[in-house]
Amino acid sequence: MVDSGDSQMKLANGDSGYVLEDVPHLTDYIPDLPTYTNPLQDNPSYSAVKQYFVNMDDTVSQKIVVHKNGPRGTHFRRAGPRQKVYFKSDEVYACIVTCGGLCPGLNTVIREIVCGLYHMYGVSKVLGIDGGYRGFYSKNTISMTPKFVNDIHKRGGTILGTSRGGHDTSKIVDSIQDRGINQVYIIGGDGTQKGAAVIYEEIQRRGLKVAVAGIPKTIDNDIPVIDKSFGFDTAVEEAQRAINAAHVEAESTENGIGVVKLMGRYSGFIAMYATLASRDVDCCLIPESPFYLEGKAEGAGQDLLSKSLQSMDQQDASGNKLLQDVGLWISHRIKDHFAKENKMNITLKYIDPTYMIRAIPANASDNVYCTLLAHSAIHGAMAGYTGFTVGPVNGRHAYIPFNRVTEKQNKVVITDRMWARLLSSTDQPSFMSPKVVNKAKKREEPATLLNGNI
Ligand SMILES: Nc1ncnc2c1ncn2[C@@H]1O[C@H](COP(=O)(O)OP(=O)(O)OP(=O)(O)O)[C@@H](O)[C@H]1O
Ligand SMILES: O=P(O)(O)OC[C@H]1O[C@](O)(CO)[C@@H](O)[C@@H]1O
Ligand SMILES: [Mg+2]
Repeated sequence: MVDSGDSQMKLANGDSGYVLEDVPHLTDYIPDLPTYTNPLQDNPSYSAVKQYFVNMDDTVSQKIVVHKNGPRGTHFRRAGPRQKVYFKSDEVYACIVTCGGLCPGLNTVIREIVCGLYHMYGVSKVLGIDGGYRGFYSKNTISMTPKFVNDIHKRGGTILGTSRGGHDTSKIVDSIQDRGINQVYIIGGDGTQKGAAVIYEEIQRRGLKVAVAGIPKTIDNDIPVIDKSFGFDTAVEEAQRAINAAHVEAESTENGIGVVKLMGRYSGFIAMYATLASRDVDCCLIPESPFYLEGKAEGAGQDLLSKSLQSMDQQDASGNKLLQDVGLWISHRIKDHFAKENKMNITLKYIDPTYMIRAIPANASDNVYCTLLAHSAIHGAMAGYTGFTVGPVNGRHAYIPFNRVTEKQNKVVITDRMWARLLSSTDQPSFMSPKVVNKAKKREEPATLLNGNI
């Protein structure tokens, strides 16, 4: 383990600039733990699979576009079942908690953790924690069986309930320790994964044989490193219905305008993909791209709002800033513009499907994705890994250190090709200042190749 100022950094270097950013293992702080043969070996469904077990040395490259003499770069440990496990089936006492905002697929992940533990590893003791982190110390637990979770993937939301705030590390770890829980599955966004990291640290400090696995959730697709977050595709699909409605309304009247507000606290992926998919949108505004309504650039939407409305420096229970309703504001500005300055009659319909796109069940592909996430987490915990989050990196599931998914947010890069495609499809102004355009042009091609989108 390398002391990099971050207690969870576990680095290994190889040839040609190869770096493995590894995740912790229970044996890092509890030596001589016994191992057992993976029960999957005798599982009728899985035993026929050739090379079912992941090679211990398999890693997944973060960098997929490379040059002949370039460094191999960062790698993560490949997710999947190992030949040896560190828990006996009847020893496992697992729990699942969901925190933060809703997202399509939460129930699927819960279902697949319960069913995966049961069917793949013969684990029957799984507890649901009610209502997010605070449920560990303030609510009764829910006993989870495959029968209990059988149909839940067909429902939106989370059957466990969720909340913001209420993360009290000592009380949570006391509850884990007192109940004898030894596998903790934590589903949630950036805040939740930060919470999971400190739970892991406290568990390690107490020397407990407890594996902590995070499953990243964010409808905004703002978690870095992983290819995409679950529920995102479902949300983009559902957003089409709102865009279609706005389009039909706008097309059916003289001087019709449709305004749709979509989710994305600081990242505009939903709006960008929904726009590209629909092709009916004339202008897409996202937090990453400062825009102006009249005259020259004045700043991003929220800045414009703060200038015109009374400042609302309010936060939610987790400390996230409460943002103002840009959709309603822009609708008023458009109406004012045409009424006062152009004296033109317009018909504007404002559609806000914000919560409709995240309160629905996952679509088919998100359901499959959620299953893989759940299975990757289970295999990792059973193999003794801990303090990790799971997710696909360039198409391969990997175990990723918590700090890598919490240190920054994934954002739309407005100087990448995907945003250019959007600009070309809508034919809207780029809103980019000449300074940004020139800087992007001066960027050397290799950097574009390595960091850019397809
Ligand atoms: N830095 C932190 N340390 C410990 N716990 C945290 C931290 N940040 C957030 N949490 C806890 O994580 C939980 C979820 O956080 P938050 O409400 O920010 O949602 P999130 O997981 O980021 O999901 P999303 O923003 O996608 O809805 C809350 O219970 C909060 O108390
Ligand atoms: O209204 P809530 O539940 O606090 O959610 C607000 C935000 O949380 C998210 O779901 C996740 O960040 C955002 O998409 C949304 O803007
Ligand atoms: Mg968050």
